[in-house]
Amino acid sequence: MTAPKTPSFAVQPQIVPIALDEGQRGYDILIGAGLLDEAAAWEGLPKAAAALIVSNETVAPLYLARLQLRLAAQYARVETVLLPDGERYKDWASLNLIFDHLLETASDRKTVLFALGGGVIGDMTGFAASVYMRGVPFVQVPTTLLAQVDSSVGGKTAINHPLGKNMLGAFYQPARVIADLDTLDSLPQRELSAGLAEVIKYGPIADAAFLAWIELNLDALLARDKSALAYAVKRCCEIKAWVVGQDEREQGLRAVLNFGHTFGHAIETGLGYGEWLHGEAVGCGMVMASDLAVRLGLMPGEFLPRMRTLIERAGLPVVGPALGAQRYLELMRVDKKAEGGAIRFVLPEGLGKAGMHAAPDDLVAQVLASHVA
Ligand SMILES: NC(=O)c1ccc[n+]([C@@H]2O[C@H](COP(=O)([O-])OP(=O)(O)OC[C@H]3O[C@@H](n4cnc5c(N)ncnc54)[C@H](O)[C@@H]3O)[C@@H](O)[C@H]2O)c1
Ligand SMILES: O=C(O)C(=O)C[C@@H](O)[C@H](O)[C@H](O)COP(=O)(O)O
Ligand SMILES: [Zn+2]
Repeated sequence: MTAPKTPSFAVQPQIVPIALDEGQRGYDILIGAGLLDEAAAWEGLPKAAAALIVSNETVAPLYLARLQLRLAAQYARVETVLLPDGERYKDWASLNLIFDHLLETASDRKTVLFALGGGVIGDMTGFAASVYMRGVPFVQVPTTLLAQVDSSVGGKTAINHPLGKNMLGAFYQPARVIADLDTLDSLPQRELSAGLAEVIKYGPIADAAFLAWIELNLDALLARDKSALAYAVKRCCEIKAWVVGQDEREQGLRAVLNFGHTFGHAIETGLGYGEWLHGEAVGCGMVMASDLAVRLGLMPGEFLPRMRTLIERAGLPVVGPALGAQRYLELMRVDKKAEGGAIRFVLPEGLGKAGMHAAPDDLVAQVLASHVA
């Protein structure tokens, strides 16, 4: 009997394809336990003489050696650059550390970058890949729940500016996403909760049944039940792939993925990045946006307590920091969805569907008064 030609996996991963330009481009999102140790998951990556792993000082001691081992089988040279850990380092200085390393090692334009870490590492590695020699391939190896369900997929890459979140970046897709669910074992509980905010997000904007599933399975997710996590990561990636496949560069539909982010990004920028985690700010932002949707008559009254209860149960804050209503409004006018100084919010329009809406400043101020310390 001849050996099968297709790679065989000891633990079957889920593969979620993402198709762009009506299938002209695309890549696979591999989701499964033990993928860092599964040679088949790493076959068929872009060919090159060298790979550069970008990670940080927290993730490297946990997972770097195993990734180096996998890549050594395919690349003659495997380099590593470690960035400082944290949202406040998602900036030019960190990005330059990547460029410095690439240039100091004379890395050519085929060099493949690997982002090993959470969304901060993923966003920066992707941005670096998009501009180094005008573009080199990169692979996402997300190790936080947030990165596995959201940031590693879809090609938004960026760094922050002191005046605005993710203000400098590019749309640039990875060649593959490899999400090893086992890496979530070492994630601090606060970070797990932050990831759950983005999981919850997908329910109201795209899938009412998924929202009900999250409500039923939240305790299992919080307890890191592997099959619950596997289902959540897969369903979120399917929804994100469906959205991004139709609107890669956010001309319309893709904005639904920004539910809760207009308020959330204002919180992050207003506090100077890092005091609140991105997922925490988005969770609280979804409470505020849910209230706004109710006040605008887009959602029934019971939607707000339903969302607040779920977000609180997930271990997320539901009361925003006291920045002052005027400061919130000022920060939200810098949001990328704003047009001509008018803030636009992504709000649910019935469960499982969302759209963009303007709102009078005094109504937004009333929402803030109800949900700010
Ligand atoms: N590009 C997108 O579409 C997109 C989507 C959502 C969020 N984001 C961005 O992602 C960022 C947030 O990502 P995040 O929540 O992953 O934060 P993060 O990248 O800061 O990671 C959270 C923390 O967990 C640590 N960590 C990572 N993996 C670990 C592991 N397996 N075990 C133990 N510790 C681990 C990190 O070192 C860090 O301290 C924000 O900058 C946000 O803007 C981007
Ligand atoms: O992929 C998207 O599109 C998203 O909006 C996902 C968000 O969760 C993510 O935080 C994203 O980085 C926000 O994008 P931005 O364009 O508002 O900076
Ligand atoms: Zn987000």
